[in-house]
Amino acid sequence: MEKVLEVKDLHVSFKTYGGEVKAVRGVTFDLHKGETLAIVGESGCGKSVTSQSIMRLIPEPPGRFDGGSIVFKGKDLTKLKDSEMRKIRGSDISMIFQDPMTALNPTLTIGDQLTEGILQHMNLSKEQAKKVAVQMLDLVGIPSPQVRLKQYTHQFSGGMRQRIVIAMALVCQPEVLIADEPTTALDVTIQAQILELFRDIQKKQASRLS
Ligand SMILES: Nc1ncnc2c1ncn2[C@@H]1O[C@H](COP(=O)(O)OP(=O)(O)OP(=O)(O)O)[C@@H](O)[C@H]1O
Repeated sequence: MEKVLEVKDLHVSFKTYGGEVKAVRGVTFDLHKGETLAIVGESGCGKSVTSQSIMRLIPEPPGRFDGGSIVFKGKDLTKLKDSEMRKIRGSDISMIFQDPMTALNPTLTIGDQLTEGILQHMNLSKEQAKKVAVQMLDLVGIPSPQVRLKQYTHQFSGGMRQRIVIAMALVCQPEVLIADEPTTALDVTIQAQILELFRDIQKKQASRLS
């Protein structure tokens, strides 16, 4: 299988009042097309910092990239200009965070939030973007997507909000989806449903790619 992402000897540190924190020390892994890679480890071992480094979301300062490479389809992301990285974020590599509430805007309808991403990265009309948004809500198992598109975040349950965040992350069909503890904020039954949804979507995407 084709290698999509190659992280080699990644080092990231933070300057704090208590001194320098070496958050990531020499992380190396490869991700191939269609593959699921789970990074596990105790709290504070650097999982989030690793994922945020791939998206180049570490604020510098206090963060600092201390070395290594993050190669996505032949391009070293650590060397890209901010403007080039902005194009990759969301369209080629997407990320889902722990808490769906922080990822969603309470003042916009779900439809507006979904179509915003579509219009930014894909060359589509507003009408076409709306159609894609409906398809995405359907894919993540939101019933009556046409109606739900017009509603606001507070009208959805926690599990449904995370489904919407997943839809937003997948809307531009990214090559890599990074999920940083996407079920932590949810109760156990909903956690299982969301993990099942990931498996389901991956199967569908795999058949699309093959
Ligand atoms: N902005 C920051 N400033 C200072 N130190 C930080 C910052 N962000 C992360 N760190 C430190 O980097 C280390 C790795 O943190 P990280 O959040 O990646 O851990 P984690 O493995 O994701 O933990 P958890 O499972 O609890 O989310 C920790 O020691 C943390 O305190």
